[in-house]
Amino acid sequence: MNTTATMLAHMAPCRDTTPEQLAQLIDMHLGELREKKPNWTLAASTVAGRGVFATRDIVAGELIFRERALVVGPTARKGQLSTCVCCHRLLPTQGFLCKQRCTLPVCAACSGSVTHRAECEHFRRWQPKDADAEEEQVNPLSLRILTAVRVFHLGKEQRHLVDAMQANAERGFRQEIIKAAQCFRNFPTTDKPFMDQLFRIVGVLNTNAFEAPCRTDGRETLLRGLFPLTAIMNHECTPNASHYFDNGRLAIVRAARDIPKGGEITTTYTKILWGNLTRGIFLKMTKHFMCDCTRCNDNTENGTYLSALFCREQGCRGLVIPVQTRTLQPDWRCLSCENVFPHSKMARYQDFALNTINNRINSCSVPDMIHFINDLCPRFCPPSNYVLIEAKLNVIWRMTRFDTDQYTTEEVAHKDRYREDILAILHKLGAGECTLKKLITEEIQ
Ligand SMILES: C[S@@+](CC[C@H](N)C(=O)[O-])C[C@H]1O[C@@H](n2cnc3c(N)ncnc32)[C@H](O)[C@@H]1O
Repeated sequence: MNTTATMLAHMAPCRDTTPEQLAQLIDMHLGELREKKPNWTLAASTVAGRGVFATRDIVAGELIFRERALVVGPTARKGQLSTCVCCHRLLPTQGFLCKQRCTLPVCAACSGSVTHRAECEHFRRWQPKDADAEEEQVNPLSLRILTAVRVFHLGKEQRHLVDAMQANAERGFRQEIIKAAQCFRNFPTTDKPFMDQLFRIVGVLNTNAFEAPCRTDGRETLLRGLFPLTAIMNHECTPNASHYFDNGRLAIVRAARDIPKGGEITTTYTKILWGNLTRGIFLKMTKHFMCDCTRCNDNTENGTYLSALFCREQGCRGLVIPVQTRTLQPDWRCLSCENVFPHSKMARYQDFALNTINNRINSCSVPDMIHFINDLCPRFCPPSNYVLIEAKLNVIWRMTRFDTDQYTTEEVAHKDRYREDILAILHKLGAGECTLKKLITEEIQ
């Protein structure tokens, strides 16, 4: 059997897997992390496909499950390219590519590891074009395909589990593969069974994988991880469960609110503080569905007005909010003067606020950021708008997680006030013991 045929041999097509079959594969995957009497089960969901359900009443804060990643790889994001593909440590600026010329960034300690040897051989067989380049450079397009390549090296049951997961069909995924293939001289593009399987794996990864933060040597890297059970949870914009990751490789899921026996356990695929439209666009573009949860159907967003902008009518500083829900191009109406504005106009205004605030986040020191939030932002952005809330969050992160600078009592007081503002919003949303609350109260790191 040739190598591609060997790789495909275990890829039994079990796409119409029942929840029972899926549960068996998940049990094997969980191994010793599976509780003797789990408080969850898998079943068909009225929301979408299969979902995770409570087998008994679960109280807020209670552990639901923990699971290890089935496969992890690099996100191949800009700024994280020269990180070892195995241990994720930052690599030296020179001599960081594999000495075997597979073109993957790997540290000396990991270069001989079982994981790397398999993928190194795979890449070399495909003959990376960059192998002859004079300058050492990581190619994000070929690096991105690495997680999919690692799926081919999983065991039989693990590969069945990948095959049992949902894969949204999207043209963009094929583009991802075509672009990666162009980085090699000998990519098996004419091998249809292999290409079909690769397309499906990339679909599974894009539909289900998480970006899980991992801290190594005091530096945070995002890993691309497939956590199958965590991924089976369907989405709700203010979910009843929260997930977080322990060093990129372990997902921990806890109840954010009380969940009654039989209730579907949900998580969020977006940031919880994003406004309705931002979440809607993200879910449509990346997960290919329109959410129909209670929050999405309320244009005040539980009275948080996270999407609100200032009225564009002269002399009026009222709040303008989208009129219709469940559309990505709503009309907007001012709550004070009742004028209606087309979405195109308000979208430009929202983009302006987003870009202005993001530029500051990327270029300002913490004290400058505090001045910007307190004194300049209120001139063009309502205090309830999610972009301004995200700026406050950024100050909290920088002051508590990444920065060793000393701050004045006044700056610390601003940070504490921002934290209170965000906790009040989470409370209005009914987010319960969500991950963001635990992060900003430093209950989890
Ligand atoms: C990671 S999968 C979730 C598990 C999936 N239900 C299954 O059977 O494997 C993500 C996909 O589930 C569907 N989905 C999840 N939450 C949804 C929701 N609230 N409304 C509609 N579709 C949803 C979408 O098709 C989305 O792309």
